[in-house]
Amino acid sequence: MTDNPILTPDRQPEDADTALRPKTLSEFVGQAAAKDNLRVFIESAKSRREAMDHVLFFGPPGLGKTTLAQIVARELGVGFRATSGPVIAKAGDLAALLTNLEHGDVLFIDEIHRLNPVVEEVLYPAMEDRALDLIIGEGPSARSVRIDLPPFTLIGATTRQGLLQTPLRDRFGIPVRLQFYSVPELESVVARGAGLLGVGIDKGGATEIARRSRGTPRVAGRLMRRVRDFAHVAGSEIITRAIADDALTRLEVDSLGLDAQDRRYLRMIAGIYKGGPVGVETLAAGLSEPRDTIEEVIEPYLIQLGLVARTARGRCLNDPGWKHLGMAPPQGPQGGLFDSEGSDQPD
Ligand SMILES: Nc1ncnc2c1ncn2[C@@H]1O[C@H](COP(=O)(O)OP(=O)(O)OP(=O)(O)O)[C@@H](O)[C@H]1O
Ligand SMILES: [Mg+2]
Repeated sequence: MTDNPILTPDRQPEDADTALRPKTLSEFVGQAAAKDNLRVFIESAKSRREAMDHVLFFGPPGLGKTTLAQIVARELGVGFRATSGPVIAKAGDLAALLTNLEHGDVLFIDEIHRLNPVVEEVLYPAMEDRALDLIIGEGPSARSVRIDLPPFTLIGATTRQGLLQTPLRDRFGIPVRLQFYSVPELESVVARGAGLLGVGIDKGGATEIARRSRGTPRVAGRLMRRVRDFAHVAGSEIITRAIADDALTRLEVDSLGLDAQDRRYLRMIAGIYKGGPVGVETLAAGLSEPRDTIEEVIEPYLIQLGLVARTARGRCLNDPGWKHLGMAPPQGPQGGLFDSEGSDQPD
């Protein structure tokens, strides 16, 4: 649960994900290193007429994992089958998916960290030897048969790389970490999305939306559509900086793209724990949020901005975090922890 659903990086029912989804690698904005590598692997697989090695996309929600998986299949010129970890309940479900693949196809498993362990066991030989080991029958008459599978590419996606079992992680030849997007990259995402939806926007408008999109294209697309509604009601043909700023302020999206929940998190570390360190479980209890939400949704962007640090002893508020709250770090040994030399201490 986020206080402000407009900022959640998780997919919402009204998101126009499919309409805005880039279809080729060249349309896909940002992630330069990942794209360069993928291009090489795609070209090489195509010229050898072999299936590409298995790929794992990992990183926070809304950065383009599903989009990239579709693009890889399209650029390889092969079929795309999509499923997700929690949907594959039994080993037989996975066997059915695998035996229906055609030569070179991409099988996309979203939320792969949520695969049932029994299903995962079946996946290992499938990934490694392109074979399926099935037990037929029960008791003394049970026997194991091995079925050969066509060459295929498994693409896994996860927001929680740390929850993947090592044997599974090791079987992906191409692990790709997706990064938060820069403001100029998000400006391109916003401009492109506006073009697709037939919305007028100027440079200032695109910049303002990009700055407040939490480094996440899905959020950028959503904010763009909400701001468009404000522009429309205000009778403006195009989204300008002033319109974007006014709309986002009214939607309680602050200058860094933080919402009430982020500020509550920062204020708790600042106010109650004097800047930390404080353990994540303590914060979860204090904010009545699941630990997962804190670690996957709230913290990654705050850490990226440098407002908060994850240390071995717990979470600490950095100087920019104090500044964003308009507060001064406390005097004394704790407040001095992350101070750079010579920083002055207003009283
Ligand atoms: N590089 C990009 N350029 C333009 N649009 C993008 C880009 N990456 C993502 N998007 C847009 O952001 C939205 C979310 O992308 P996507 O569904 O691929 O994210 P995801 O990483 O799979 O998220 P989740 O972890 O929630 O499954 C889509 O609408 C897509 O169009
Ligand atoms: Mg996805």
